[in-house]
Amino acid sequence: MNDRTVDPARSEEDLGEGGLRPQTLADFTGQKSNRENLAIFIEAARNRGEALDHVLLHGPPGLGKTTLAQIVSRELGVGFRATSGPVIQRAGDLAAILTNLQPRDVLFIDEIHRLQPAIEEILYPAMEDFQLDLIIGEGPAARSVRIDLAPFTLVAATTRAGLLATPLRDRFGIPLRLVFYTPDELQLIVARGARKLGFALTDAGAMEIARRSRGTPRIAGRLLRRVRDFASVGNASDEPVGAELADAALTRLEVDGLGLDGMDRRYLRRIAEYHNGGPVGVETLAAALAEARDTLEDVIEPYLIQEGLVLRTSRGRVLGERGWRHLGLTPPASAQMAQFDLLAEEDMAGEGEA
Ligand SMILES: Nc1ncnc2c1ncn2[C@@H]1O[C@H](COP(=O)(O)OP(=O)(O)OP(=O)(O)O)[C@@H](O)[C@H]1O
Ligand SMILES: [Mg+2]
Repeated sequence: MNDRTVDPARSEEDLGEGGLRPQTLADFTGQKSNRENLAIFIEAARNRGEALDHVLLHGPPGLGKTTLAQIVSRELGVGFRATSGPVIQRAGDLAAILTNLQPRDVLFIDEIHRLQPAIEEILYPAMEDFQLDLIIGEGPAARSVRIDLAPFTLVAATTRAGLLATPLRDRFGIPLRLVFYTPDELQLIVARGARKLGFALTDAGAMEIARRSRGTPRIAGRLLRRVRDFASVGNASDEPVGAELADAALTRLEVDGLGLDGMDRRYLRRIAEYHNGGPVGVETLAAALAEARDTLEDVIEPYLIQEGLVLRTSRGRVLGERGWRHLGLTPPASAQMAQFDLLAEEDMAGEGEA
């Protein structure tokens, strides 16, 4: 799975990506309304000398959640402490972190949806009243003690806001949903990355990479590094790398015109060829493709859905008109009818999920 060049999830290959991370809000491209709102809330908190409200960043992998969390602490001029849901095993682990925070510090909890329920409960009073309720001792001798914490800002990130318990979700004053980047935004990110790497790339070359990055800066950074590799080996001239060479490199990496790779195409083809375009349940697809359901839902599907290649309906996944065309197939008439029915149903059911 992790050898996919267009996998938006972080892999070892991305160890170098830190260098490309924007450091300030002004440097951060895209996510315009999120950025503007954050700038206002940060300034207001600074002016009042208070901790910023808790922030929940949610959205698919690689869109800049960790990056934004770091930027928030830098813009606030406060300390940054980072941990993640699965790392916090015992109540004491979280208590130790919380009691060590300085006033107005940012505590970043990545993958907050993977926090254990018992630990989540400790977080509630900490977030709401900056208080920690701890049980000391066991059995009849157990007593609870209350510890005051410094007012802090919890910045939490998740790819699955839907998995958060409502009481937890409700405690974030600033929920921000990150969205896929437009090709123009990604072009700026790629061009900026190329400059940082000292790699001569034309605007058209940057656009070629941008268009094939699945709306995801992490993938854009990765494709940029791969194109640079190809260029440094295959390009003897000193000319800046343009669209043609970028295209050749990406095609060799089996990243197609929409940024889809073999895994994405296998997913689409499965629905077309085995299920006549769907609907088909996500579990069935996961089993057939030998992928975890979570991987399909978090990593593979969001972009395919956003591009209209796949539709998520209450009865399962359906190949969209664009999906058929992308595979070079004509949707059978029956599939088209089914799609209309399902779309009508979707309209009524709202965000139904199979
Ligand atoms: N707006 C942006 N401008 C430029 N680069 C960006 C932007 N957003 C993200 N990046 C780059 O993309 C890469 C991934 O970003 P980041 O680690 O913040 O994603 P994430 O949302 O936390 O992903 P995950 O869900 O896997 O933790 C980093 O190299 C970062 O520098
Ligand atoms: Mg992250």
